Amino acid sequence: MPSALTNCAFCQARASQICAACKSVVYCSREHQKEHWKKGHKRECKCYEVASNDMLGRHLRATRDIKIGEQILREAPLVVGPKVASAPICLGCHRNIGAPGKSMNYYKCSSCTWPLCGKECEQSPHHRGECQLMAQSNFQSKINYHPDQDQNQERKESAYCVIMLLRCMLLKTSQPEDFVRLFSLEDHLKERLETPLYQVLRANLITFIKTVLGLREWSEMEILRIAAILDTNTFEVRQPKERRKVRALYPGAAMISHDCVPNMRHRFDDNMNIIFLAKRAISKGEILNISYTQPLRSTIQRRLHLRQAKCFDCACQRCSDPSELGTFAAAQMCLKCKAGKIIPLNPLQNSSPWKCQLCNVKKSAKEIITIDNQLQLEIESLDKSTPTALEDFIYRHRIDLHETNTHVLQVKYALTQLYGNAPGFSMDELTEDNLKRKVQLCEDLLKLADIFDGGWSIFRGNLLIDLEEALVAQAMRVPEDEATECEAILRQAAELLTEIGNIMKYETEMEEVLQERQRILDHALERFKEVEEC
Ligand SMILES: C[S@@+](CC[C@H](N)C(=O)[O-])C[C@H]1O[C@@H](n2cnc3c(N)ncnc32)[C@H](O)[C@@H]1O
Repeated sequence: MPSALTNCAFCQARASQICAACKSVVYCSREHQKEHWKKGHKRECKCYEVASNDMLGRHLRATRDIKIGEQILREAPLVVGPKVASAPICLGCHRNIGAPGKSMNYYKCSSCTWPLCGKECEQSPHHRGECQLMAQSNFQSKINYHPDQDQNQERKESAYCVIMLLRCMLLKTSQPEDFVRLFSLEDHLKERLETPLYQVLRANLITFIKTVLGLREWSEMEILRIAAILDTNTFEVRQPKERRKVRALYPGAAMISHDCVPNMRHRFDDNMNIIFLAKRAISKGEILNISYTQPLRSTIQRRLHLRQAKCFDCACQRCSDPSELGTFAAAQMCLKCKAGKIIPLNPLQNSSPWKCQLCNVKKSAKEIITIDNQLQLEIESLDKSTPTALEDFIYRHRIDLHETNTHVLQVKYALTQLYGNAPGFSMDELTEDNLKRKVQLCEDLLKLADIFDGGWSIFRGNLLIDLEEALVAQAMRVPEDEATECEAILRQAAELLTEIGNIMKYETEMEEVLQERQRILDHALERFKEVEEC
């Protein structure tokens, strides 16, 4: 037995009482367990273990009951780097070099010529290893960025695909234990090799790494395996304020499985540490999961995305239910009986026929996917600068799409963002009807969020902020002689703000927004008191 499991973690005396939560430390007494908890075990004590089963492979499972909002796992990235195709970014600090509105700090590394934002980033530990490799082989980066001429700030460069791969390969000598951990992650290489992307990688990347950079000791399959590990396990890190959009590998977090109705959410702190929170109370023994996809996509769309990106067929409760947990999010209305919804006979089989619940109308999965794709294109082409075209979409499809179809939901979500924010539709400018519409849309979407992304999810939090804002605006418009109605609305808004505060507790960038919402609510409450006293 390792000494950690024979000696008290607080006083080192022989001990036998194991920490029931993490099972990784023992104590000689209850008192020393309490002292150790205060001294720091509280932060280290894991409330999960790595388990494995045939369907999910390795995954994390709760070893004790976990409270809503509890921080479950925090991990520093092992490797950070550009996405496979990335806008020009600095290889030292990973900031976007050409972000609009910022002074352009475009600089070419004096050793390897890859873009950086300044001389100081030449010394970044992220960049040093690859820089040496490129410089030794006299490779010159072809990425040329002209901030004054380059209008397309989001221009993607595929040359970046090699960087993250090299950073992983360099770990083999610089951090061999971490490399072993990385190389033990899931890859799905066999399936990925069949895809056009991997055929291109095979043709271009391997020659570059082995011939141009001279890393001949690596086999083709080892290099492709790392690419496949990255595709299966990295997280996208978005830090808009820092102008960063990169990918990062966290070997611990890479054990977390997917569910279309997940019980955790994640965020990143300023140092790109990943932090997982319980979105709802989780019972001991439950599998810990996040969503690798979008809640407002239908089952077919989510499952196709998961198959292509992560090489598995999701069979979670939402995917297995033809009605998607009673929401009928993927269903289309039957135009023959005009009452039934057309749903898949077997949602876990992508080619399964679809059938009306009430009559004998049938459609093939291919027809359903074609209609889905057409609707998606239609939504993409809509003018989203004002609500008009989006409202028109909902009106035009009121017969063929029911109100909780995912396409309608996407449009409704876009509308909640326009009412109250778009030019000509600011909160003060909204008509009574538009304000009511905003409240209605938020309430409709919240009902769905409760099913697909419930508890303390960011999606719910954002919708609650929109609803609270609209309610306060409504309360401010209530005539002074209807104080009771005003009070009821403000009380509801205050309750929402408390819940929003809980959900957004760790989202530091939301602090100012929430303070402002509290200030406006307090002002509205004061107005209400004054009216009441009159
Ligand atoms: C980030 S890894 C998770 C750890 C992985 N299970 C392992 O054993 O290394 C993602 C992979 O886990 C598996 N996986 C995750 N969630 C799953 C799910 N809901 N159903 C089936 N497989 C899943 C898939 O193979 C997926 O490509």
